[in-house]
Amino acid sequence: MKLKFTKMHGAGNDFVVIDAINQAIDFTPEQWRFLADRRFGVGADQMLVVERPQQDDVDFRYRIYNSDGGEVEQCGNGARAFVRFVTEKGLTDKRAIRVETMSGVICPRLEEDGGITVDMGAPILQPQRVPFHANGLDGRAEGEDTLWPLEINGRTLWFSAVSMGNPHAVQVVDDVDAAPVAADGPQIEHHPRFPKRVNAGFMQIVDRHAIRLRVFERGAGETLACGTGACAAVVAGIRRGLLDSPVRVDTRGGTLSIAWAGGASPVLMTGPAVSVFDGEIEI
Ligand SMILES: N[C@H](CCC[C@H](N)C(=O)O)C(=O)O
Repeated sequence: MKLKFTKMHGAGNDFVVIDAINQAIDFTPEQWRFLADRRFGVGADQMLVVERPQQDDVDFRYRIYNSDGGEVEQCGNGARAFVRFVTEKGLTDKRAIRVETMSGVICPRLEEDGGITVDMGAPILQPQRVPFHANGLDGRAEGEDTLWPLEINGRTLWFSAVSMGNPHAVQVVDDVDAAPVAADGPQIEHHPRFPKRVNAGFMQIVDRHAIRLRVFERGAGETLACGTGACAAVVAGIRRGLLDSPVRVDTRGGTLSIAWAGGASPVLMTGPAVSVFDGEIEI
């Protein structure tokens, strides 16, 4: 088939976005990997698929596939790109949109200034729901958080386990530029205590309202930005008593703003979303 797509990014986390309302698609993991391939295909960290909803009280369903071909529960930067896409393509004239994802309903909003804020829902903090198997580990309490020790490349590293619908393991490092993201990222992603693998966050505290963040993403490797990773890092930092909401998150691809009032309140993420070009590809 000749597939129409839009290439987009949110702070450098890049996407192939597909209107599956006006195109019938049903791709295999190999076809998703082809679309994500930066040499043989289009190239992207994730593919985002826009569908009509299955639930009554939502406007759209949106599905996310990592560049390794696997479908996942949530994508923060993707949620903003989704809003830009459905607005620019005339698929809605709403500015506040309810979107069904594999991990629940999120509520992105197109602001008057063209920025996009997404209610990402409340973080999930019980280890077994991240999911993370903490059994037999001696966690270390810090503020409201519990840090868990994992052996990574012969070193004991201490992580916060947070889910934003997708799993995150967040550690504080002194300098993100010096952090061993390429060496430690795959070991963390595939650690057996994360039965669904995990996104590995490396967070540097700049001050109580600012961090620098790198994320080695599950199923994609290091990306220039990770929206759910930014949410998870800020939640972990606030719970550890290191940060106060709102927090500016500087990533290698741009800046996100994350706000969270604690507890069961939702995490609010604001940031950019850019359409780069429309294209077609034979698949
Ligand atoms: N790699 C993630 C999905 C994409 C999340 C990220 N691109 C974001 O902006 O949240 C996972 O496997 O859970």
